[in-house]
Amino acid sequence: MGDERVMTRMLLECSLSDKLCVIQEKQYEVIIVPTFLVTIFLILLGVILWLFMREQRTQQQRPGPRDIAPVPPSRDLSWEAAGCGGNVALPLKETSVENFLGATTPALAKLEVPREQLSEVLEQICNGSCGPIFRASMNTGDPSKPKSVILKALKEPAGPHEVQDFLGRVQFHQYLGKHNNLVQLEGCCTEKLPLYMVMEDVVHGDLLSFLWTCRRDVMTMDGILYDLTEKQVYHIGKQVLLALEFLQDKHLFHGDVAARNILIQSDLTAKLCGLGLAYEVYTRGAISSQTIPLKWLAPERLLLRPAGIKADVWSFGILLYEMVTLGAPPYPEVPPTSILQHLQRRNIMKRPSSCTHTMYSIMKSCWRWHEAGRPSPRELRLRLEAAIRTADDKTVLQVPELVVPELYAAVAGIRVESLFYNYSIL
Ligand SMILES: Nc1ncnc2c1ncn2[C@@H]1O[C@H](COP(=O)(O)OP(=O)(O)OP(=O)(O)O)[C@@H](O)[C@H]1O
Repeated sequence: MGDERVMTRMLLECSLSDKLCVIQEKQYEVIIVPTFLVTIFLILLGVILWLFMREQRTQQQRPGPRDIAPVPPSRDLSWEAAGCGGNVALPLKETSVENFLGATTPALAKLEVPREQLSEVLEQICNGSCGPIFRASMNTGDPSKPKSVILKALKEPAGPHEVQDFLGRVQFHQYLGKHNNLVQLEGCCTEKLPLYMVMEDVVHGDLLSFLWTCRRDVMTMDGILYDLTEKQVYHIGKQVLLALEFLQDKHLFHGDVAARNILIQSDLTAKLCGLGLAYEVYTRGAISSQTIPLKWLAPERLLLRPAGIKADVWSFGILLYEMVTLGAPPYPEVPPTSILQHLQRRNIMKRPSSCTHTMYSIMKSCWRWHEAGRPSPRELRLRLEAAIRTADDKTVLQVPELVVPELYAAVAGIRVESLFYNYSIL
């Protein structure tokens, strides 16, 4: 009806042979609408091109992939986590913990340890970042051979975000797989609360406590020899580097290499633990939290710049210092908050009297300001392997002063509660 009326008006006002008049009458449909559509299209195209070029430019400005740990391409996690209790993106409909556990545990079924296999008595050894850490006994099927395990629990009450993050951590261990120098996941209890990560028990605890104990006049205790030689320092260091190489192969880095994060067995097998930041690198491609003691951090970390495995290499140099001084706090004369200014003036630690020139030159290579100048974990390991051949295997490292943990914590810039020392038992 409407079209007919327009047509009639056209015929009245224009003769049929007057094409210009007809076009003028239909200018709304013929000229204005298409022009309007074309303009919108061009604007949209312009915006898309601008966004694309802006993205290209920011990518070019980012440091090269050698410096940043890229997000691994294949991962089983379907979420992002921000540490226990942090903000987590929840792309899930199920938000009640029970529903959530029901939906996710099939992925972890292979790892599930029946709770009946665990002893009822749990001995709490410390508080970890997600909750209490216990020692327990696990039934292996042979009653005469119960196995000691470590249970890392998720603290309660826990909301869906914390649960999700915790399960992410379990899957991260699963993704890492086995390595002799990384603390090993044995299984998990995740079908209901409380949630546990079941870890192998590295009975002798952390390296820092071990080093402090070596200062005492104890020869052996619980089958472990509390004597350390230069050769053994290299031996432990080499194992830590093997663990770092393993992480690097997976495009990860540890983020908190320090004696307090290395577990030690009686045969001096070293196992890197404290993988919370490596998990952050895995989920986000970078470390976002900065709660790590400053004195172990490379300049790029202190400057909040993107960091990678070479930042671990810096911390490895501090670890060598820790070992050769039997657990002295780094930069004892520098307040923890002044460490960046100290390094910016191109200061590094002096050679400790117990440290050979060979070992000090390895340390110095770790403390080069620019990441590119530092060796890779593999290059470092080769240097350590060469040094082991001529290292002193007789002289026992000795430091007469005993450590007062509270004093140590203040000088090292660490919260004393975060030191999980087995040291006071002596
Ligand atoms: N498998 C283990 N065997 C023996 N002791 C352990 C084990 N795992 C952890 N511990 C003890 O618990 C302390 C804290 O461990 P860890 O740093 O792994 O926990 P965390 O605080 O939860 O760290 P992260 O969040 O970085 O994983 C260690 O220093 C050690 O004393």
